[in-house]
Amino acid sequence: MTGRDSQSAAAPGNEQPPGPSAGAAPPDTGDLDGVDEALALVGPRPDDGTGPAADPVPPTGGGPGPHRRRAAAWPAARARAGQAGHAAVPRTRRVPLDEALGQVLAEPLAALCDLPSFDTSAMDGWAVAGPGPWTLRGDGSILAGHGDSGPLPDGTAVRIATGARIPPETTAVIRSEHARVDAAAQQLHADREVTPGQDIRPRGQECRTGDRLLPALAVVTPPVLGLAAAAGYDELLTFARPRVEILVLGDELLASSLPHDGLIRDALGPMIGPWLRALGAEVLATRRLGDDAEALHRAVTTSEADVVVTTGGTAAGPVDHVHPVLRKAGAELLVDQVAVRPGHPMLLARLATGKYLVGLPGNPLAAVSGLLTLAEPLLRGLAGRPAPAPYSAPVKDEVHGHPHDTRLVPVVHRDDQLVPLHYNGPAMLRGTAAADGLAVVPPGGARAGDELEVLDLPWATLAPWTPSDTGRCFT
Ligand SMILES: Nc1nc2c(c(=O)[nH]1)N[C@H]1C(S)=C(S)[C@@H](COP(=O)(O)OP(=O)(O)OC[C@H]3O[C@@H](n4cnc5c(N)ncnc54)[C@H](O)[C@@H]3O)O[C@H]1N2
Ligand code: MOO
Repeated sequence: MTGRDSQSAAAPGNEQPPGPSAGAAPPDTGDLDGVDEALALVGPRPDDGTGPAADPVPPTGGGPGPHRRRAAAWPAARARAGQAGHAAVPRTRRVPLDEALGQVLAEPLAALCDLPSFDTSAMDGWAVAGPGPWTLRGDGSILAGHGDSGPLPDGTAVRIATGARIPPETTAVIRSEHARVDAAAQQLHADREVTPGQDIRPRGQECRTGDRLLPALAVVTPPVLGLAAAAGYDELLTFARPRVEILVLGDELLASSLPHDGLIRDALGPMIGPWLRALGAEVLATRRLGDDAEALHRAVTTSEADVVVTTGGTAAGPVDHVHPVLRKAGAELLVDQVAVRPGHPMLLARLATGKYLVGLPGNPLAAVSGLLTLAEPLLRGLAGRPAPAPYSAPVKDEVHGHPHDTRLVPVVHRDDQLVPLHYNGPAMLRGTAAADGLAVVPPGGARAGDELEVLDLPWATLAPWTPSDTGRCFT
């Protein structure tokens, strides 16, 4: 990013909520190498005129009156979206293990075999029968994967590998490092006392056939895949991923190259699909429809998806077609505006077909807000996934709030604290791109040290760098 770019990003917009963590950039300090500025950590900053006295954001929906009354409180909106998802009858599918990651089990995982399925050597060493010393059985080693090697007569020993079947009549396994071979006498001597059963994993130690290993609704994680395979599964019965179609609205959007002549790049087409996939959805398509009410009506009423997600067109501008199209399509509005900043024009509707539509506002961070407020709980419900327990963490710096509405503010976790990020204005993604979560700031704001609920971003644990990693170039 060039100095000029960062200055233009820093210009305080009149759509910002007031206060130190509002979307405007920090003042030009001149001595930054650009990285902290680009990552935009919010700290206390001098009064730049956007402080609490100025609240240029109208309360909700562009003004007081009917809009304000219509807006659902943020927690209520999330709850309603989750309920809508859970109300739908989930589709189940039997899928091969390598397609099941991240899905939810639609039935308990019951062991299809004993684990271990035979008495197994836990160590490389010697299988012995009875008290020593033992005469060496002269037929080589028993290796993992070998079949039945016949019983071990009392007073004999045979070499055995970790994971190999224990021969019948074996009383113990002695680790190689705990025994000596008398080659001349062809005998094995133990260096220490031998306890019956030592280093033998008995059949069924972990589970018996039919034991319930995991309940229905467990999320399929990599260890679940491993456990399922060990317990004999080739496929798992899971709730199908909800199918989503994304309709990107706006004649002003370019799919490539640089902005020109009032046209801008589509920031949501490339972002929403991958984000929804990270939330467990199957994305059927992302289509750009421009500002064409007819095309939108056709797309909404003929979509094969369980959930249609639109971007833009949720407000009341001359080409904002989402509400009129939903009316014409006979849809029922379940949530129409939410008392949250950014993103308050977001909506959730049930279509005449029983499928759902999530209308995300066009401003990019407002769309993220709609994604986390409505799409995430809806998809979670449709996929049969339980809600994660909410968690909170102390915020490092003061964060000004909206007088009436919840704010969602991009943050990074650092030293067990949440550090709010700049560039959090409705039209900006720069703060969110550096974030690992969004903090939920209640109406009225938060003081340094206050605990705030955090919505983790799905890739939070994958981030290869943190904003303290100032050694990297951020271009
Ligand atoms: N009179 C009022 N006007 C607006 C209000 C209001 O309360 N009263 N609310 C503002 C807020 S807040 C938002 S958010 C937007 C929501 O509007 P729409 O959902 O109808 O979105 P658009 O008008 O289509 O676009 C808004 C903004 O976002 C840009 N945009 C749209 N799509 C994309 C995209 N795919 N990639 C990048 N940028 C996109 C678009 O060009 C506009 O700048 O309404 C406000 N107006
Ligand atoms: O405040 Mo809007 O919902 O721009 O983002």
